[in-house]
Amino acid sequence: MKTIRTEVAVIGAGTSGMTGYRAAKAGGKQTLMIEANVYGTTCARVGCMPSKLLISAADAAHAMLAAPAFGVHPGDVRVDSKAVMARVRSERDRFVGFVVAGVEASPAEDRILGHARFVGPNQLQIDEHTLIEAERFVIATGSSPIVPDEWQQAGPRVISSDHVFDWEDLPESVAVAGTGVIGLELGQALHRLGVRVTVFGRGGSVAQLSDPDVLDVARSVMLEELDVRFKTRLVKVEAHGDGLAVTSEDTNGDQQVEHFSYLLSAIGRRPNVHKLGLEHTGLARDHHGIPLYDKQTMQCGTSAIFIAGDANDERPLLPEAADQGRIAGDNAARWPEVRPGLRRTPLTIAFTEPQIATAGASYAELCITHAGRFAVGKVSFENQGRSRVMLQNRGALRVYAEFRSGRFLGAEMVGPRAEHIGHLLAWAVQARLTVEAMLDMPFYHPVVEEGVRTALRDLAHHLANEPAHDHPCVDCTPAP
Ligand SMILES: Cc1cc2nc3c(=O)[nH]c(=O)nc-3n(C[C@H](O)[C@H](O)[C@H](O)COP(=O)(O)OP(=O)(O)OC[C@H]3O[C@@H](n4cnc5c(N)ncnc54)[C@H](O)[C@@H]3O)c2cc1C
Ligand SMILES: NC(=O)c1ccc[n+]([C@@H]2O[C@H](COP(=O)([O-])OP(=O)(O)OC[C@H]3O[C@@H](n4cnc5c(N)ncnc54)[C@H](O)[C@@H]3O)[C@@H](O)[C@H]2O)c1
Repeated sequence: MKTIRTEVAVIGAGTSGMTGYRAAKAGGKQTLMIEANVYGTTCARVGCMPSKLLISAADAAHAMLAAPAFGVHPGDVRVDSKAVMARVRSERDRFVGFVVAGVEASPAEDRILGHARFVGPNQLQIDEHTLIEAERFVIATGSSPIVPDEWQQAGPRVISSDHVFDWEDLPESVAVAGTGVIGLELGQALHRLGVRVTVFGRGGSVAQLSDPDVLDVARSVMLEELDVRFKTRLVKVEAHGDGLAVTSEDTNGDQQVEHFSYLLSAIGRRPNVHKLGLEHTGLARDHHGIPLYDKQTMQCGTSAIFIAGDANDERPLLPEAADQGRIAGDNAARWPEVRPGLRRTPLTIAFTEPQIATAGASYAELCITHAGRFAVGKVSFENQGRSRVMLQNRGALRVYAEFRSGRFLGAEMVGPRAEHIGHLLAWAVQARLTVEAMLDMPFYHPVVEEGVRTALRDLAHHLANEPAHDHPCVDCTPAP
């Protein structure tokens, strides 16, 4: 076995690993990046980009179907599913190509292929071929989709999002397990492209929402279009002919057996920390096996090990992976003199239609940090002018601010243009604006943002009039 010595070893060449590698190099350290699989990142290969390509095709089909409501009749809509998947794959490959080119632009001697695991606090073994002795480490190993063993036993028709974007054609039907972001984004897109889709949610959750009022609206909006079975769990999945027999059970204990071409498991992703030999590092870990770390510096305890991106499961999103990787790599280079990096205001967007966004503190978080100390304003998009004009008048926005200071704290929304409104509101949180200052900002006409103004005016009214303990937060823990 070959032994290599380096100053910094970065485990994983995904988004967080690449930014970590670059930051450590920029800090003047000799740095190695180790990748177990292929270059190209989860985001470009099987995540953000191909999912949005599929969603864009679905939106095009949906726009045709929605056109007659405006008096526009496009004629028969035909989805050429092979052409849809060919575009998804070719554009995906183009994005992956750029990423791979970026990795390969780094010196070849800085890159090692193979699975890394700690065999000592300062030592990694790569497969069976190399030992790396390093002073500092960045764990940037990402996450993997969860597919329960009992489902997997039904064979290859049980899949995760990793498989969808390699399809050459669309299947007849798909059962989706999970009403999280992946389940709803992919479930809705496949449905709009003509696939028979049923989404099973064991509870009542919808994507990343925690506000009970917004959740209620989101559930009804999703149910208008999609076959979503909330509070229905899968009790049996068996191979059946070319597809699967899926048995589900609702809260009354009523069972139903249905047949689908595939079952897409979208019940969450697990950080890749289990085959890393972390027991040899001496790091304290939580009950999921993730090392305890500082959210400002990414440092694990006082060690020279840093953890970034999906691997720490804090905010498993692309912009976070990039930020955290940069902070981790920068501090690995500085160690032992680490310093806090830029952590931005939380922002999440689900690319469903209507879109779903959260900005700043979530309702559930405020129920803990600000119980009885925050006011809520709201707007429904049902009668919002521009939304009605576009026939996108579905959804609701709830906005939160602190009593006394009037500081804007966060928002949750399902509705039109949520990807843009989410940014606007996250920027307001990060700029520490008060609701009053936000209402002093320009609002054009007719725009969806006028709905935001309505919600902010409602919030200002509550801030001025609502007694401080009037918001009991009785329903802060929506069903999973
Ligand atoms: C379907 C889907 C859609 C998504 N859509 C969005 C979106 O629209 N917007 C958004 O912000 N986020 C989205 N995400 C999330 C986003 O893709 C991830 O948060 C992000 O890619 C995580 O980057 P990372 O660097 O932490 O992990 P990765 O990019 O997964 O990189 C980790 C790397 O580490 C390697 N590795 C693992 N273990 C080892 C080891 N022991 N040794 C060596 N190498 C190892 C892996 O092979 C991998 O290459 C989506 C995810 C999915 C699955
Ligand atoms: N637009 C985006 O930003 C985007 C898109 C896709 C994925 N992502 C990222 O990927 C992560 C993973 O997405 P996801 O949708 O897989 O996870 P998720 O955590 O968003 O949702 C998982 C869903 O599965 C349910 N669930 C959990 N265990 C279950 C079980 N045993 N049986 C049935 N249901 C179960 C949960 O209640 C939840 O509804 C997200 O948290 C997000 O960070 C982001």
